[in-house]
Amino acid sequence: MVRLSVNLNKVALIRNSRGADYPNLVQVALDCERFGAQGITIHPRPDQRHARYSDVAELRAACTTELNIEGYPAGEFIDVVLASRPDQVTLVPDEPGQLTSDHGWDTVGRAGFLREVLQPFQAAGIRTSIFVDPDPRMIEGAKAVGTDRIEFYTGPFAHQFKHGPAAAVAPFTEACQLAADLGLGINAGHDLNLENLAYFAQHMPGLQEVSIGHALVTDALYLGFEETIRRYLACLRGA
Ligand SMILES: CC(=O)[C@@H](O)[C@H](O)COP(=O)(O)O
Ligand SMILES: NCC(=O)COP(=O)(O)O
Repeated sequence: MVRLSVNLNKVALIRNSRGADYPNLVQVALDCERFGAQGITIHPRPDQRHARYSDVAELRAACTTELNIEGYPAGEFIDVVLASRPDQVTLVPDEPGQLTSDHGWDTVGRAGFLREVLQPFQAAGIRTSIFVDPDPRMIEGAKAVGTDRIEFYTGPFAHQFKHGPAAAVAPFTEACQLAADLGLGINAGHDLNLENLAYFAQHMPGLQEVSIGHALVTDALYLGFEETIRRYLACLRGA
């Protein structure tokens, strides 16, 4: 079964736009769990324009499914994750001020850094995942630095899907097979949506979790969270 983790960054963005606590992120997370989401994700960035560092502890205290915190491993991010002990931390190579995530780690060039930053998370009992492109060298590099899982950056798949699903998914299927052979756990996310999700999941043997935010929250504006989550779960059923 592929688990659905709902990324609440865009809910936090709406909250922050009025400088108040409405919509309340914890309440939305609890409702998503009630509607069947198997995890909650946030990705606080240094400017905290959507998820904030303070959201991590509040979600940790309230959520009963898997909490996944994504972000660049520096300063406050590391401190907050270690203090709150989410179930999983996903390290993403974002620059400060980046609009959104748009590439995976260079797991070979940054091997020393990754080895060093993964260690305290693993020592604290937090499962680690690192964001990667479907490049065999980068996946072998991910294995070498000792991460528990990888998360495939699926932006290029989502973009290419409209022009030809088979060609779009092929490099991911191959990379997924390699990751499974190496014994890595496998997550995926970025720009997955109701049109491309079922196809992606069906072509990713061993996929364990998808984290989805932008499209899911947009769909919820029309359908509500309950119906939206029901539809995303239906895409994953049988994959
Ligand atoms: C790593 C990743 O792909 C997500 O965490 C994504 O960056 C969240 O997107 P936004 O913050 O742009 O909603
Ligand atoms: N890790 C990917 C994620 O959490 C959500 O990405 P998106 O669906 O907002 O593009």
